[in-house]
Amino acid sequence: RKVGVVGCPVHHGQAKPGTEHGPDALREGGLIKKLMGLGLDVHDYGDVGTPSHEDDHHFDLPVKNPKHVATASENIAADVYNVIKSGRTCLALGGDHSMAIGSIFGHSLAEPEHVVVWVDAHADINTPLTSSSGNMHGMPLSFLVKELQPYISKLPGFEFIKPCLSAKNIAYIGLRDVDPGERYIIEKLGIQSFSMSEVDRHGIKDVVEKAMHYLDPEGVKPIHLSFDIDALDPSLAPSTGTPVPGGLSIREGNYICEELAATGRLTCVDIAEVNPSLGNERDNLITVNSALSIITHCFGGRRQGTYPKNYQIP
Ligand SMILES: N[C@@H](CC/C=C/[B-](O)(O)O)C(=O)O
Ligand SMILES: [Mn+2]
Ligand SMILES: [Mn+2]
Ligand SMILES: [Mn+2]
Repeated sequence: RKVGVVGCPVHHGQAKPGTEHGPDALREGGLIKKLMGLGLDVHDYGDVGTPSHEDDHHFDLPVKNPKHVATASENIAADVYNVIKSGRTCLALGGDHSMAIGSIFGHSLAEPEHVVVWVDAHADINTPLTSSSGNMHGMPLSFLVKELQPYISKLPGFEFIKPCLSAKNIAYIGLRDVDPGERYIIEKLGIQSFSMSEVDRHGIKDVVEKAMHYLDPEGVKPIHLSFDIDALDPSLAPSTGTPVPGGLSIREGNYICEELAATGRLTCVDIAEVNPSLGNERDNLITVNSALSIITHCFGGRRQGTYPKNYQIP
């Protein structure tokens, strides 16, 4: 198995500086060694370019830093596309969740049929006009979903994006802080969503089974997992910008990843919203270790244990 790591050090999708240090925090936490320890062929492509813009004002919309987000997204899309085209599974390291605009678009250029499992406390599907914050990390899906395009204001710099998802290609797991406009959109578009209520009601096994049966009943489609670290309970991921109590346990997080990895069709993984500037030393260690656990279980790590190919008892 071949993995291509792409750093997406973006922070302009939200207001708390520090997510640009997310990729390096994960690397310094031992990411590459851990992946190689799973017997993977790992190539780290480094970080995408995140050009700054002096004149990045709100235009006539309450959207913050659209130029920063657009140029970073275009660069992310190009790198993710290249990694997947080279036959590697892409691991995109955030960076705030606006990174998913580029990672999902780039993935769809390489694999138009892919589905999206969005694991997050938040729905991240506000349009520029339903958003009350103007933060683009709360909007990525709205730029990608075909059914929402009549409601998306044309923003300069985003011309490169062709909406590439239908509502039926998306399933949420972990929602517990959804804005009114987002809830309306989820119901109107019929997006499959398993909030923490469904996780509590059915258990994580049924939720993953239902999500995958809904997205891909034949079990043939490439999978994009967009994992916002704030999907986990804040006790497991304190260093993140929008923590919400009552989140997934690390067991539930690991289970989702083990099950998606077991399909053999996991083609792109985002890990978003790690912000080492928000926590103390201990918080950051806890958060990075949770993120590394999520990642390793996406790439073959299993709690039951693993052993190298052609292992022999010495
Ligand atoms: N729905 C809120 C919160 C957005 C949260 C984004 B996150 O999931 O990427 O952390 C907003 O639109 O500002
Ligand atoms: Mn900046
Ligand atoms: Mn998110
Ligand atoms: Mn979130």
